[in-house]
Amino acid sequence: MTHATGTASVITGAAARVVDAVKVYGSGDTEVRALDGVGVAFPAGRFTAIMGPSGSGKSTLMHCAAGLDTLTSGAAFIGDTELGALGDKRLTMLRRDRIGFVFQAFNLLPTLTVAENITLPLDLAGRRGDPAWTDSLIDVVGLRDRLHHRPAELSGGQQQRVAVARAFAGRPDVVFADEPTGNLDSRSGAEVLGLLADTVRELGRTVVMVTHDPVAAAYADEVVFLADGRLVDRMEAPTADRVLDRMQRFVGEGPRSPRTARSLNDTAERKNPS
Ligand SMILES: Nc1ncnc2c1ncn2[C@@H]1O[C@H](COP(=O)(O)OP(=O)(O)OP(=O)(O)O)[C@@H](O)[C@H]1O
Repeated sequence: MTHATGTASVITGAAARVVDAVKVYGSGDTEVRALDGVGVAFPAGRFTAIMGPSGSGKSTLMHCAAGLDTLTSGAAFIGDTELGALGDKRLTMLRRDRIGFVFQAFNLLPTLTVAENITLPLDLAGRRGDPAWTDSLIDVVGLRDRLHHRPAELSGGQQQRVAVARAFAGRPDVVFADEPTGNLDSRSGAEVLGLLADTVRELGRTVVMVTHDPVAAAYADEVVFLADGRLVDRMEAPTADRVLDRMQRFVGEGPRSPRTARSLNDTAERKNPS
């Protein structure tokens, strides 16, 4: 699976980046260096996937880059704004106004309609948003005939499409997605990944996605690979096969967790069904 980028000409700089990022959990005997000097930029107008074995620091990197967690040392930036320089209130506002999130759990409010869920972040911020933009998003995610339904009346894939539309509703600088297809069957997952890619390529948005699935990573323009808290590789125009091959090389480079082994097996089986 190859996805042409076609976006090189619109790259204007990094939507998000970390510099010399170190994150240490615990201390003494229980100390874990989850990030061990990572420097990586996520270019504006591109779809970047973060991959690596279980425990390699993917979620920690995403959480620190998105201001959901703080670095032990180093710096994280959204655009030119250094997150560590912000107080709690300004950091909360930056997350609300400049970052969108998609998580494995859809996190929709059950009592609100699809339309209300999509505009919820704008409503909470007291912003009207751009109705034309919201309208185009509704078309991209294919939810126009579901706008007045409640989440319980939708399939899992449809619910995640609502979550994707909500993440982009305020035109954030960057949308961070953490295993966005983890709760979906492969067909619904492919739809959600396709629309993340479409939102980047057709609407010029920026997505950074953590995944352990090489098939999902192949929707990105570029994959960055972490191992043991370090950035160890990058791959432009990834395909599932090439990502899988790179992941399998980790097997010879260090201990493997059951989860990574399972993800490698699952992907190999999907590619070569018996
Ligand atoms: N709150 C925490 N307290 C202590 N250690 C943590 C904490 N969060 C993560 N870690 C450790 O930091 C390391 C990196 O974890 P992280 O969740 O970022 O990895 P990951 O690559 O996202 O893993 P997975 O693919 O299994 O989700 C792991 O060794 C993990 O056990």
